[in-house]
Amino acid sequence: MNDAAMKLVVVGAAGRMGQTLIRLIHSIEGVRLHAAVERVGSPFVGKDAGEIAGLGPTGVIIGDDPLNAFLDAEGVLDFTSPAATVEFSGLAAQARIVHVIGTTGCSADDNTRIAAAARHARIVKSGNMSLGVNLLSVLAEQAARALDPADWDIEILEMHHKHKVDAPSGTALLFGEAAAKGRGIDLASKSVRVRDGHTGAREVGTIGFATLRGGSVIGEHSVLFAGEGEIVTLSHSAADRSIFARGAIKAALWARDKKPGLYSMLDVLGLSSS
Ligand SMILES: NC(=O)C1=CN([C@@H]2O[C@H](COP(=O)(O)OP(=O)(O)OC[C@H]3O[C@@H](n4cnc5c(N)ncnc54)[C@H](OP(=O)(O)O)[C@@H]3O)[C@@H](O)[C@H]2O)C=CC1
Ligand SMILES: O=C(O)C1=N[C@H](C(=O)O)C[C@H](O)C1
Repeated sequence: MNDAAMKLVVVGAAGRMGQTLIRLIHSIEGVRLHAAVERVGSPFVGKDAGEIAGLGPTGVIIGDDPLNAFLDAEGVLDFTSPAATVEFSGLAAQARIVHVIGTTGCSADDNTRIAAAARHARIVKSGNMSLGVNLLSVLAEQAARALDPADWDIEILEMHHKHKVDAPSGTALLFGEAAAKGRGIDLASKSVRVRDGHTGAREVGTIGFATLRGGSVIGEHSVLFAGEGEIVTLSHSAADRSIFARGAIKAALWARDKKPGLYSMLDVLGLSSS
């Protein structure tokens, strides 16, 4: 065993992302699975995390006490739910460790509480941990800056599996924020998240969102710049959840020697412009 390897806790260990993370941690140098956590009362508590992830026994038994799991760890990988993530950020602050947050659907109040925890924890939070999406967000920002809002309408389309509980996706919102930044506008006041019935004509300068759900789709996103007689489309397809897990592990290793604070994947990937 490599003693210098970063000791990571996977919360939501039996979930779709939790299992993917456990398999990837097993195959990547420089990290090791320190503990695995599920909610109190989960049928997975007491089971071997490796068995649940399809690796065979690893000796790491899924527990339901996050603070105990965090105390001797160096980082937490968290793809759970907003309420759980807010709680974990407070515990990561107490333990003074790295908290990588992939959970989407957080409210403004959740984000305020996560930012407060980042006074003591090193938090990396992103609606999408993949290199491809983060690179594409930089391109979306550039395109939005270059294309006159009077002539080009921005629409963001996403499709995910039928189990997804939040909409628009974290990635769609990330693209929306990038496009809004490119245009120098505030996304919240310019976004159109629902259309139904007699909506009237499209308002100039707005950014529209459309959400599709079905089947087992891992994540499909398009940012459309619709002009008179032409459409420019930036798109990303996720074929495997390991792209998110690889990004999350990269983020944990990157944050290991950073000061407490709230960081994004653009910081991790060196793509941040401000
Ligand atoms: N940023 C990114 O790159 C990505 C983000 N995501 C996001 O990650 C989140 C999870 O996605 P996914 O893995 O598909 O969802 P799943 O529902 O498959 O997994 C979530 C897991 O977290 C567990 N959980 C919930 N609350 C707690 C708690 N308090 N303590 C411990 N465990 C808890 C759930 O248990 P139970 O079932 O008992 O509730 C479940 O096992 C979503 O918000 C999703 O949008 C997903 C992929 C990539
Ligand atoms: O819930 C998912 O599955 C995913 N969630 C993230 C999002 O909301 O964008 C990232 C990815 O698209 C998969």
